[in-house]
Amino acid sequence: MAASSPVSKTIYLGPFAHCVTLAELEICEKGVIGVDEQGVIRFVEKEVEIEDLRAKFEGWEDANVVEARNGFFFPGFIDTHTHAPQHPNTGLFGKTTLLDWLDTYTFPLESSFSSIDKASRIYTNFVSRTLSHGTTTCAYFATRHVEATNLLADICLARGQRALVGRVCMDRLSPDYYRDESVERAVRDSQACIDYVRSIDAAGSIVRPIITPRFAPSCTAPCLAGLGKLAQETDAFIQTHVSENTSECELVKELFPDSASYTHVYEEAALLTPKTILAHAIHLSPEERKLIKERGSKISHCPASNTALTSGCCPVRELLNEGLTIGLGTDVSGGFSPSILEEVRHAIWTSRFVAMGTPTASTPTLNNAAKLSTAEALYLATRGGAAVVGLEDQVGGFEVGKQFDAQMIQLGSVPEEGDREGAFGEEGAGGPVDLFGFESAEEKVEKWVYSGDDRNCVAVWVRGRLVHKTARYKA
Ligand SMILES: Nc1nc2[nH]cnc2c(=O)[nH]1
Ligand SMILES: [Zn+2]
Repeated sequence: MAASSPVSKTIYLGPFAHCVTLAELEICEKGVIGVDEQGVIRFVEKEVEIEDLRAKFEGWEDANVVEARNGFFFPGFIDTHTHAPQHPNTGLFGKTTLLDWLDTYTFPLESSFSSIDKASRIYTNFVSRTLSHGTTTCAYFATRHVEATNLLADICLARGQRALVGRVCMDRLSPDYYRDESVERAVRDSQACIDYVRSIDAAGSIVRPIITPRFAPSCTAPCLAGLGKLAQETDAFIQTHVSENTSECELVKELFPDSASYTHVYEEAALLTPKTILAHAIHLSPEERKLIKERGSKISHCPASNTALTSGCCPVRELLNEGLTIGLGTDVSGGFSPSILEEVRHAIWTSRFVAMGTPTASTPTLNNAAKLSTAEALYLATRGGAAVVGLEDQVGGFEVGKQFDAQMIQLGSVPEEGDREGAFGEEGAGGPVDLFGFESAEEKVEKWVYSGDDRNCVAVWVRGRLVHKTARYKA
């Protein structure tokens, strides 16, 4: 499905759900959302009959109508951190932890992206895969290779998926077959990718470049400083990892003995900016979190990866209470799924591990305050993520003036007792979600969150443009 498919005035009819504040999920059972040819939401009506609507909004008589049946519209998901080249290793991590996982699984695979054919095959597949899970915006780590990184940007633009695309920089502690031979090379190749991405989308309306020092252990101080300077010169976004694994934190102490903390290493390189995305942020001190907040830098919470690599449980409730801006990241292939819906579940599970694992004097058995609600985790997946990637004014919810980045969720229904054979309902229309007819609108959303997957995502739009659909999508 090319993004070139034209956008025409469309009315999206049917239930919709979106997060309005961190804890508040709004569900409208009879929604009508009007989207114009630029993909901008022009009206959002609730409890309105379409006939009344046509009278109310002239000029929409000939608009397309797309109806959500047996389901609802939901804002597109925002993946604030993932590694596109690592997708072939999705699910392959064994019992490794970060540093040995990098050497065993990651560097060998990433170094093979010198082959543009291999890059084309994997990137085409992964962009399709993330879109099929409802991911309308994605912050991608690519590899060191300029040509392959530029190709990833081409693919995202052609498919119409909003993306931040980053050429990975690393000038030490990585295999010599996969390392920048100098700081100048790291900066020059990053500049080349920034220039290329801006040449194919000058306004940055779909794809934007992002400066990507892998993480402090694999970048010398001059390399970090060079990239910090590049960020100032180009005003580009920045993404990296911070405080993911305790051995990594120890290593950073050894490599940067004069820095007050892991976070200060990035501060000293002028890499902590309002456009900086820091992935993981598990083992930060309160001082580090305060510094990140002061710089306006953002956090990508990657719970599935953190559990898979036994990196730790990020205390998200504390970070939220301290006012940090947080989105979710699949962090493939540390994370074992390209699905942000899966990440929503893992964010909720991790918050429960934190709740169960940190008894306090007043709550000897359960620190309930640590638990994220379904609505809060969905907020991180949409509005939180939008703020992390600098799109909080454009996407993340259904409001007039925002752009229509959305997914149509379809849920089946288990047939009445008469039809036992069709136990899963109309050819399994609901994928793995079983509705029995008693569920309220809220309960349908909850069942989608805890049982749903990409089979429930039947269509995806970016800026009003249909960028993904399944055979179940009946326009
Ligand atoms: N999870 C994860 N952490 C990292 N830290 C540095 N590189 C990586 C990576 O590729 N994945
Ligand atoms: Zn990562």
